[in-house]
Amino acid sequence: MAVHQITNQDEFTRLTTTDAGDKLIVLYFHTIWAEPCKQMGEVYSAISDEPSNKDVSFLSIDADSNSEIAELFEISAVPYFVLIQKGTILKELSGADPKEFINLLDECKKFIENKGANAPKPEEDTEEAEGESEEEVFARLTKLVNAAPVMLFMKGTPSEPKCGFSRQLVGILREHQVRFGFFDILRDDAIRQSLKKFSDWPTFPQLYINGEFQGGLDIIKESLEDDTEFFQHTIQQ
Ligand SMILES: N[C@@H](CCC(=O)N[C@@H](CS)C(=O)NCC(=O)O)C(=O)O
Ligand code: FES
Repeated sequence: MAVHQITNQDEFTRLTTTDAGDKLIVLYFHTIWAEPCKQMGEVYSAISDEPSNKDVSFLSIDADSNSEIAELFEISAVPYFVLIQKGTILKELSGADPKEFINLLDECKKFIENKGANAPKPEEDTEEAEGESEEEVFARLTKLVNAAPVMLFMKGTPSEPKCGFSRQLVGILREHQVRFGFFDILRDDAIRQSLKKFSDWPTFPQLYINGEFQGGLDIIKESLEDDTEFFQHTIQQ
């Protein structure tokens, strides 16, 4: 089954309710500016064409032009996958790891086939485990800061920043035509607090390039004053 590109909320509602039946539905949230989304989009399309996935409905949603839908699912980073059935979220996955996505898809297919008998329960491990050690959180952060060559940790989303400092840095990145992934730290307090330690920086926004912390808004502004091609030079390194 091919990927269905969602163009508006009414179409989305129809495909996920009246037309959905008992089908497993995959929502793939992406943006045109996030580099990891490009590759993942191709993988997603190939997966959707596999005969074993003929009963699965694959939807593709541009999180920027469908901000109401993205809000509904509290999408705080792209690429992001939500697997739903009969109006229930079974699993969610953040990031562009095809293997992880395929595993999750298989788990959900099994869950539906077995009607839940031996399969993981919906939402089983989407919440962070309690008592996660600092080492585990830092391992998660290492992955997260490397989720895209340029990663912005901000308050809100690029289309709806929730603070002027974050808004300014989004503006600067766009002005310099830098493609970036983002993470909305307001959605995850554990990440918000531990990233301060991880980066040894007390505030947001925080910008990472190639997995290395570059600074907050003022530092990035200064870096651009020193070198107008700061982004090009740092990304290429
Ligand atoms: N001058 C700072 C401005 C950023 C800032 O002061 N951020 C504050 C308010 S948005 C912050 O993140 N505080 C910690 C928090 O909210 O967790 C910069 O250059 O980035
Ligand atoms: S949220 Fe208050 S200054 Fe950023």
